[in-house]
Amino acid sequence: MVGEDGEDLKNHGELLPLSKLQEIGVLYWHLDPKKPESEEELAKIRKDRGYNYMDYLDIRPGKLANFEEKLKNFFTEHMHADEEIRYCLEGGGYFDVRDKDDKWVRIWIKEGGMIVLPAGIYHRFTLDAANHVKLMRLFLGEPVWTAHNRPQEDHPVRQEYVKRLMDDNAGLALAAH
Ligand SMILES: CSCCC(=O)C(=O)O
Ligand SMILES: [Fe+2]
Repeated sequence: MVGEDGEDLKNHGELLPLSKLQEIGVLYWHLDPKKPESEEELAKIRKDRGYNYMDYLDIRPGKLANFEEKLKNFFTEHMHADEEIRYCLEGGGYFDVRDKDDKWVRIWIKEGGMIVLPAGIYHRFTLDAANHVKLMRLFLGEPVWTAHNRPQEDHPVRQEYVKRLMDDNAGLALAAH
């Protein structure tokens, strides 16, 4: 994971602790698609969090229809009204999320990486040098993949997310005194 702005942050930058992700409500696990223990862990996460829906997305040139256009959309800063849950089975890619100071934080997802982005967080996605990724998509209930491009400051889900960030911040400030 690295910070800084712009597209030139591929493969370099400062490493950040996982607590940086916790702060903004991002969850991360490292599983191993080749190990049976990981199947169990995945089943537990799905059960605990109610992720009853599942499908696969193979993003690679020639395999995914309208590859270029889809990648362009994935890399346009947006949010969703629901969590975005992805488990990487092959290849890799970068999820960029906005931190509390509205700076990009880059999360490199490779085989075994599983991530939950909270509803309302601004983010974008691009492939890494492997130029392909196979992802499992999970969802609670009937899936809705609608991307709401930034700005979305009037969206109730965005407002709820921002409020939670501010409340958490206030809580931390109190704890520091
Ligand atoms: C292809 S998974 C990551 C892209 C994304 O943010 C999305 O699908 O909404
Ligand atoms: Fe998204």
